Amino acid sequence: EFFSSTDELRNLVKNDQKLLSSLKELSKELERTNLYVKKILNNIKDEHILMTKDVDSYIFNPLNAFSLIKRLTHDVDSIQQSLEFTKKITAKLEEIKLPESELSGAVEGIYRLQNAYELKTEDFVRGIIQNKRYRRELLPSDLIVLAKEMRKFDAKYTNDYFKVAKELSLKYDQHTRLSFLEELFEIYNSTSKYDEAVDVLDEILKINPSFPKYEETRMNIELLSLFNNQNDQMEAIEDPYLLEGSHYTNPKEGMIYSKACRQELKKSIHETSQLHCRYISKTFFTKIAPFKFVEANLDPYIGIYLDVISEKEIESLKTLARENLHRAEVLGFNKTTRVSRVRVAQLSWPDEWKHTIFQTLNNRVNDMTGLNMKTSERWQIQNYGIGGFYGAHHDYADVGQIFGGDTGNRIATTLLYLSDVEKGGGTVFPLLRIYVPPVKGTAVFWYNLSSSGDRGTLYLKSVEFIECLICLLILEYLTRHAACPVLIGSKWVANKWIREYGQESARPCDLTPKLTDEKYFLRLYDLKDYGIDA
Ligand SMILES: O=C(O)CCC(=O)C(=O)O
Ligand SMILES: [Fe+2]
Repeated sequence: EFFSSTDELRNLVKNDQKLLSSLKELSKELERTNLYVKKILNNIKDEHILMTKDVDSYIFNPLNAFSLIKRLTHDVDSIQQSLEFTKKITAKLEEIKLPESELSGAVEGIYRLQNAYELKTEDFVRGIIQNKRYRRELLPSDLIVLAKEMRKFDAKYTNDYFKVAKELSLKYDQHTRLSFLEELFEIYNSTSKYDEAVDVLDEILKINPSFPKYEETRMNIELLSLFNNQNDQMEAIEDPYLLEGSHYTNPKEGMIYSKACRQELKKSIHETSQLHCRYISKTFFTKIAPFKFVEANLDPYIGIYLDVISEKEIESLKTLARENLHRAEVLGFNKTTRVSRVRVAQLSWPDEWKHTIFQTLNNRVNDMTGLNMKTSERWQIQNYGIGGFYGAHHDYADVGQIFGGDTGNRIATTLLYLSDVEKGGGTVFPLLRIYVPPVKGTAVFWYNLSSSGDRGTLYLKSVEFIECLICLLILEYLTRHAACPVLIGSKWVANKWIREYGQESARPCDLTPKLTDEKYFLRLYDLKDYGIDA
């Protein structure tokens, strides 16, 4: 799979090179074959006319009989053979051809980006992204493919793409424009968009007044459009992969998430005034070289460590990850995992004994947090794809979910950024109004479980709690977070999940129970509070 990792996409450059050279070869070969076929055709044509003038006297002459037989043996054979070459070239094309799901994945990525960052189609197709021009505009023929694929995801964008394609086609020569308009006409006609179809038909007529059955088609269409209301409904999605996952993030959360990704959700001055920057050292060694630390939230506790990993270490991690990048999955119930539309990335969990860097980084996280790394999970290294993202989720195992390892739930997360991202790709905690920019070398750290709890929190989804041996650690629902779609660039991150067991002295239980009530959770998704009119 390529669309789900920008790093994997780089491998397609050589396929594109192969496509180019195959096409050059094919075009030359077709010219040669064409000349050859024409030559044979002319010979055969002359002989054939001669033969049909008087069949008997032609056939009874042994030279003519020979010529007839030769045409139907040798000539047919050599035409077939000359086509064999072109077959060989087309077989090469088969090798580089990607499955349809790649196109679908790429277009869904574009859909996600337009949605999350409110990118206008007119600007986007002209290569303008957030006021900067990145490339020349797409060709109308590309736009048609994009628009057709977009029907799986969004009706409005689909219409936008067709409209823009029609505008842009004005700049092309008549022949190109005509074939484009004919295709557009077919699409509108077959999807019952009759008003649009008639408009296109009128344009076609301006270029080619003898467009077949114009008047008749037009009348039919006008009749049909009387009986059909224009519907902007999306094409029905049947692909189970596309259906699955849309409910992973609930729609309200999705709206808050997008707003957070656009950096439009800010904490109040009152809240930010409680947050501090400082030097931090949790182990003896780091007393002389403490970490720079920025608080992002007090309860649940979230903070950002600056400059925690070097360029060289980052390169080692990427190299190790590349050995086994594969599509990321999400956790289902009962230890099951599955590919999901809400997580478009590829990742790798290298064995930690394979390289000393992992122990070095484990020690570093221990220096940063004071937490015991013995029960932690392996480093997970991740690269995002086209519009790559990870929808709102929590890192802890929910009731009914289990992580392997028998070391308890994920008490904390350390998320390291291994790259800068030109646009997009931040990490957001929508309910806490936090946007963390992806800055190479920094790390976000947070506790997924609170240090004290009470069964009072059972209000949340009625059973969202887990018991641990020492105390009741409550799932911190507010740590729901998401990776925003990557707009421009390649985003690499590394996750270190720290488990509950072994942290008893590093993070003792708090004696004041943390209480929340039902109303509190209901209020979390009140869209008005986030400045969204429902
Ligand atoms: O990449 C990010 O910004 C967040 C990743 C994340 O939340 C995860 O992998 O669990
Ligand atoms: Fe996460």
